[in-house]
Amino acid sequence: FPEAVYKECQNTWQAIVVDEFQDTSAMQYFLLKLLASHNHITIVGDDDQSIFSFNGADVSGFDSFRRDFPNHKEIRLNKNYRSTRAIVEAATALIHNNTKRCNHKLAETDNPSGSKITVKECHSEDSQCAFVIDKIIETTSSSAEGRDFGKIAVLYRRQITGKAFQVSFRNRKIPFNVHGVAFYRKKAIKAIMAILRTTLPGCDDGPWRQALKTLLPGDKEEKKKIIDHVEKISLARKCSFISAATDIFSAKVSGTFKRTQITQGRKVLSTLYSLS
Ligand SMILES: Nc1ncnc2c1ncn2[C@@H]1O[C@H](COP(=O)(O)OP(=O)(O)OP(=O)(O)O)[C@@H](O)[C@H]1O
Repeated sequence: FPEAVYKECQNTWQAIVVDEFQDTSAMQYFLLKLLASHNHITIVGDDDQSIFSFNGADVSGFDSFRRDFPNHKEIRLNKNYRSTRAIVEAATALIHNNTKRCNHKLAETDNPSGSKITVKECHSEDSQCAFVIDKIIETTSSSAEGRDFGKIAVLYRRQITGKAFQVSFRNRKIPFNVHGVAFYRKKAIKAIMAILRTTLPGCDDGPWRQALKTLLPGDKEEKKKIIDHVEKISLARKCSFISAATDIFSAKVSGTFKRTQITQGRKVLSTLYSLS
């Protein structure tokens, strides 16, 4: 850190709180240690909940923290208020098998036992969907207005599983809402997919249009103007979007666009061509 940057950071972040500390990578911890050299730092975390090791998260960070901030005060939150006793006990038994742990903890709860947990092994995505949907139908009480599905939630890890559920729910006429942005609907992912599609032979106009829209600099309005113009030319000349764009951006001077826009367009096209 240059001294000025360091000072500014110290002034900006006079106290630091890190939640889910177990997901901190060695690099992030290194930065944190610098930023928290004023010792005004609180970390909250649980080494048993580390799920980002694929991303470099390193649970040994707790040991490093204890070593690097020797005046820290440790407060253990052993009581679980969130889950039923059945869930807390099953999770504790399972977690006991973890090998990389700072220490063994005792989780306790005053909550009632609640329903037993069912573990069901399914051999395919389809049989998993069928099982869950049968369970939903069995569990929801039917009334004159129909079934009450509002209290059921399905949690899944992979988007592909979510897709299978959506198809099955539609087939079985079960109303549903999906929370969280679906991976393939994220703006950045859509843009990356479009750019990759332009590298495929015979790619049609859609991905080229989207790739250009993503990579061109400028605000929404400016981009729209350019895309609309390229589209107009491609329609008039009955050629593809990309050949119209190539033609427009290879001109030295344009009656429609500023010189900088032409240069930028040419740069974007050359990037896309270099990919394919
Ligand atoms: N002292 C308390 N009394 C009653 N309920 C509590 C208490 N503390 C937390 N809860 C409830 O327990 C649930 C979990 O709390 P919270 O999200 O703060 O836990 P957490 O340890 O941060 O969870 P995570 O492990 O997901 O980070 C919440 O529904 C909260 O309202």
